[in-house]
Amino acid sequence: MNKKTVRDIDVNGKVVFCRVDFNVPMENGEITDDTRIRAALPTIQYLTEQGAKVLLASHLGRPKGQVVEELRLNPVAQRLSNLLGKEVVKTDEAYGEEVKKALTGLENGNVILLENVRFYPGEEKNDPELAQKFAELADVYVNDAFGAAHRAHASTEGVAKLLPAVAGFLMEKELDVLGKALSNPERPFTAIIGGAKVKDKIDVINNLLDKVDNLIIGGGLGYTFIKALGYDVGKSLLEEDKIETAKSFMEKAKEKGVNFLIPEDILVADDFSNDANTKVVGIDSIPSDWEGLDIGTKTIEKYQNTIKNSKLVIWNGPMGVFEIDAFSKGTRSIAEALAEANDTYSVIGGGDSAAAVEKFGYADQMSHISTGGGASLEFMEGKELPGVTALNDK
Ligand SMILES: Nc1ncnc2c1ncn2[C@@H]1O[C@H](COP(=O)(O)OP(=O)(O)OP(=O)(O)O)[C@@H](O)[C@H]1O
Ligand SMILES: O=C(O)[C@H](O)COP(=O)(O)O
Repeated sequence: MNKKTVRDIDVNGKVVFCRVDFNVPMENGEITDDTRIRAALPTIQYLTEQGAKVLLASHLGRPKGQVVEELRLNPVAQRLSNLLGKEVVKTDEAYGEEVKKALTGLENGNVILLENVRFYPGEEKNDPELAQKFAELADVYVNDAFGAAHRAHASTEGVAKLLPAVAGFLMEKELDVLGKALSNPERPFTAIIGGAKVKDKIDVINNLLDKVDNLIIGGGLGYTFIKALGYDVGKSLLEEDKIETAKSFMEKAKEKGVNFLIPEDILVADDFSNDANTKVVGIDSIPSDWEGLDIGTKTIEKYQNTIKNSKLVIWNGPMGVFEIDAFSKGTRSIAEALAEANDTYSVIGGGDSAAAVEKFGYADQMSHISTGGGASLEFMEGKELPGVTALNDK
């Protein structure tokens, strides 16, 4: 990596504004997977050992520039404190007098977690005034938020221009591992794209079509493709305004000779719950008042075979609503196939995909579990990551 890292600077006695990605999955105020918090520990521990005063900044969810009580970072501060074995001061703001006051009382080697930076409209707009307010607090900027590096926001990009700016260890590791895997991908190269954020991922598919041999589609975004083939998808997740795009991707895949795999059968349910009635149906027979919540049996088998015959697989987004047992088989089966494919380099991207692999007990058997969802995809597409570009060159 040609960017400076925390090793290249002296932080003793300095205030370090360290952007991390603590955007962790939560249920009823409880953190359900703390992988992203653990992944940032090496940098935080290094900074504290070096005698820095560490100001951690993160987003959580998409509060759209307003305070959303459920998206406060208090549970994260608590978990971080347990993991570090020391108190983490949590402020209710991300800049200003309250933070300055907390800093005054802070000794070298101690940690403050700022409030969710997305509570401020300036964050996502990359407002220079907000970046200035962050910069005022600190002497040095460290970016360890690989998962948010594809966002040009005030805390990921703007502030980096105003302070000496370097990468943390997690950022460095992600860029190294993903860069090595992709600089000369081993083939067959397969991308598996699932999950629910159709709008976010559908464009990524376009770029991946220039790179991969097989493109596997699953999860909630599959229904836009099924609809594009002319089938009814019942109550399943559907992005109406992306149907034409989906069609054009299938055509592009044909032209490029990419094996484009969409589900052949689907597990449908009459309710979004574990007790729902379920059945596996062909994509031409989805009942109008049922919802597709997982891939079907034939699809699982086909996807598993493709994985077994691949040398490099990147996977982003679950195949179904894996959080509910009744709809978890597709996602579990993909994880299992990757775990069993010993000759396949497997890269898992996306908070939920990583959580799924962890939940099913296959985490140790994956080659690399990235803490980035969109970020890992954009990196793999060859796009520039603004949060990385803004850091100081070596
Ligand atoms: N068929 C489906 N219908 C509705 N939701 C689905 C379906 N399949 C998967 N999901 C949901 O998609 C969510 C994950 O989607 P998402 O796009 O956020 O993936 P991800 O791996 O977390 O990537 P990222 O880190 O980029 O957010 C899961 O909560 C899962 O329940
Ligand atoms: O979960 C992620 O992929 C990152 O934390 C970025 O979140 P975002 O997609 O809401 O910007």
